[in-house]
Amino acid sequence: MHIRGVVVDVPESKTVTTSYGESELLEVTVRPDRGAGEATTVTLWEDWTETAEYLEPGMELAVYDATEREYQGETQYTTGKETMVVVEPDFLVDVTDIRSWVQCPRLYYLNKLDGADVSEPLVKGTIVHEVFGDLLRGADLEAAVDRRVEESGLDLGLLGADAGSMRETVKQHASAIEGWLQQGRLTDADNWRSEQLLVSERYGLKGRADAVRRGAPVELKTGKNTRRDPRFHDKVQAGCYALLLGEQADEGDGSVTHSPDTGTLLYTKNAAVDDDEESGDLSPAKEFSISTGFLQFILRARNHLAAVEATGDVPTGYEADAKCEYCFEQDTCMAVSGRLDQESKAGQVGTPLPEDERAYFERFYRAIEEERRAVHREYAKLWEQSPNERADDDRALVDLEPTGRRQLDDGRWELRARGTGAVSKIRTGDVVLASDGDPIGGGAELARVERLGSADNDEIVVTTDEPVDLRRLDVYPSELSADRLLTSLHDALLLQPPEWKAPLFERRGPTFDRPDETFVDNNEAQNEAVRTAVGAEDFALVHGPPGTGKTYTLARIVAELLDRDQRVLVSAFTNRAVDNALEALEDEGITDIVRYGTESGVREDMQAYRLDQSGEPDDCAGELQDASVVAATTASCGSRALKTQAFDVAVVDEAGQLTEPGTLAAIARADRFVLVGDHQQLPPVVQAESSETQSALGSANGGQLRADLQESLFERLIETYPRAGVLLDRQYRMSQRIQAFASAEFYDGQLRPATAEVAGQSLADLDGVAVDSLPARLRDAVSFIDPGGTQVGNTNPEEAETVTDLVSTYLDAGVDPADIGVIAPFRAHVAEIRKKLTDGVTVDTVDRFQGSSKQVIVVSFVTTGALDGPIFEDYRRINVALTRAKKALVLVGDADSLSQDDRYRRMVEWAE
Ligand SMILES: Nc1ncnc2c1ncn2[C@@H]1O[C@H](COP(=O)(O)OP(=O)(O)OP(=O)(O)O)[C@@H](O)[C@H]1O
Repeated sequence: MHIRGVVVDVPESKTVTTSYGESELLEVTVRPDRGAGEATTVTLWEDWTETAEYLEPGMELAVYDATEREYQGETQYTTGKETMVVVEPDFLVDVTDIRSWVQCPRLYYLNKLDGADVSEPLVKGTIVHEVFGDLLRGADLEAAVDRRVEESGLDLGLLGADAGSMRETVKQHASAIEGWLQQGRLTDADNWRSEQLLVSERYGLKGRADAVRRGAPVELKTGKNTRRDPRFHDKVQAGCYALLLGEQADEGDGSVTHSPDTGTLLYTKNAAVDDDEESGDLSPAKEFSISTGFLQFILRARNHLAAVEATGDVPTGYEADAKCEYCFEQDTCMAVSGRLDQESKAGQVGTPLPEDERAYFERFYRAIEEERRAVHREYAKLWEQSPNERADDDRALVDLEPTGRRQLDDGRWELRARGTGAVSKIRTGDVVLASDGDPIGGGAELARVERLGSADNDEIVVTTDEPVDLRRLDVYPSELSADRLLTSLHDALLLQPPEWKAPLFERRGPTFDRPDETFVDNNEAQNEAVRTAVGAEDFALVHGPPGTGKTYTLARIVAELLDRDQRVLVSAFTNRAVDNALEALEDEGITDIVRYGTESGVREDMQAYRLDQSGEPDDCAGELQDASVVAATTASCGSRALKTQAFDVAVVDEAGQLTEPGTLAAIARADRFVLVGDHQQLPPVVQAESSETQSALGSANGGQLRADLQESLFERLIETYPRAGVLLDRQYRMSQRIQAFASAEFYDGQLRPATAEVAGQSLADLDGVAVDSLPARLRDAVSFIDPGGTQVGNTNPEEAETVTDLVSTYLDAGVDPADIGVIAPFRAHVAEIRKKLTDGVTVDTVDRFQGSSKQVIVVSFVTTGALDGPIFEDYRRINVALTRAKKALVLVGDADSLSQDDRYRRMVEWAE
């Protein structure tokens, strides 16, 4: 019997005398159905009473395989021998986190804060793991080692390590693996598979097992262990995978008995130990048996961790029996607790940060953790939503039909399937979950999207480690971004000197020493922006409304900084924005650039600048270290490699779209910074939803946490220090008529066309366009059309029809398809319009249109009735939608609905 509910009451545990002697018990009251059901009692016995130390009302509790009994008319539950108790099952704890938690809860916390630096053991460990996977897939040892060491060129170079000796070391480790594999164990019956991604709905766990043999976990460790038994925390890790594998093997009775009862640890360094010098058990493989009691112990550790995360408490180290004197993180631990004034078993050193900085740290720490919870909720949707609901939510491509597969030279697999033409959030280059239709219970693999179906070729191609029947692709919720944000917060607050932080914490204003030079001679505001940026001793802010030459100004700034021998980091939230900035740098004649990013992330014409991370270590590292301009997304700025780099100035584009910690990722790498952006356009994307969907405990200030992330650092600084900002007030994009509304509503009437040509442009200026052939209402630069349709779900068929007719009218008049763009609020509506249109016309949501422009833009509002679509959530979306057109803008929507809101009423009046 299983029960799950919200905890209402947690009394003290008590001791009772039973026929077996004295026992401890804890009677917890829970309400099933997420708190809506009748209160009932769950009695936890013996070791499970430990739960009382961290369980709090409001948390969720799930109890599997409990005994059910009737007591005075009430159904009660008690734990039995095989019962598993889970606290906060929706919080998906990572297996490696449980491993460090068991070593020391504070180690877990510190790992979260400062991420992993490039270090020899880490790089070696990664390579050996990759080679292990290769060997399991049947690769040749020498070839696999050579290839994997080559691929780690950059990391090795940054360490100053030599490829030859790394190859030798890895070969020793790999021979241990191969030797073990060859001991007659690699038979078909072994049923091996490498790297398996496992997610548990039942236990709130996730992780990637190094390998699975006959359904049991095999973990690889690159250290040595000359004892007969595996290390305790290594067993814990393998035990976690046993729990996960048990759930996968289970056909639905929810019992822990399906978990494998053995695990194997492979200590590959044992093979390199000289047996003349060391005694003990030098065999690399150590098997151990996994009892139900051990799995229950693991789950209690997991529960403790999840509970601490739910309350937002910081671990002290006292939660487990950590021994600080042997810990290699002791110094870091004491320094962090000293600076943040945290309780720590190891003690504190140093002076605490000023109170406001500590408060800031805590506020954003919590906000980032709330983002992590939002990622966990995305995972939960993998099992809570049906395939069609996932597809409707744009989070999955379903009903794919497998068309073929082949093994690639490196042992990985290429899988192909025919798509249905549906659209989703999935893009080429993304890492997704490929499955046979059931990403949790069925066969699933992490896959990389190589090609997505298009109008003329609907074949989808992905690559994976192991083959799977390709019937469904799901967006893979990744915690990487939350991890990177925490690291940025740590790096900026704990590693930067007080002077650097002073203006950020409003202890003093930023200072400037503006050069008395002219940098741009035809645009006063741009010139002022370059002077301010070049003369900034702390930071400068360039506020650029649509089309005002933000990117051009950014490039001028970088050029002048380079002239002053400054090393510059160029960054932005998206790869697209980074590549746009690079294009502008090229126009300024700057080519000494290193673009840091993945092959699929970087635009085709910028590949030449891309840093090849594989190759001779010194060459790879030298290329990065010698570059005077390094360009990367803000997420990559927190990567291991870029964390080793220091810059004079960080220049960040589209800074209005970055959360505060997201901006810190780039600026923490530099002495000074320049933010370029527009806080009247799209705000940062925050995943955490409004308070009602947040965890019971986090919800009290959930809305505030979301608001903290939604205000960009750019916006906060420009409001605090208006004089550090320069408004670019002349725009080079829109005709006078088109820009009027945005200027009045969003820029205080300050926006002006840069030249008379810009102001007076019209469709007649385009070659081959016969304006006379357009109907009268489309001859004006701005028009409004009410098609009189009705919204059905997330689309409006009549409106879609009107939009396609409009596009045809422009095409018939001679407008090039590439010059036309259609903006719609919902992906379903976008898909509906795309189906009807010829290729070449861009149809997309507002968010994807930010930063681009077209000669003709049609905006379709879809809504009839209440104004509750995403486009109406924030006026800034409308600002973006209305400022993409250069020569003609057509608004299509229901005038009555739009007029419910004053601002949209003014918009309709302006357009009509
Ligand atoms: N000082 C200038 N003199 C001449 N042309 C300019 C100047 N500044 C910008 N431009 C031109 O104006 C156009 C818009 O510039 P840019 O792409 O830099 O704008 P943006 O503000 O980055 O646009 P968005 O709002 O889309 O981000 C470009 O074609 C650019 O070459």
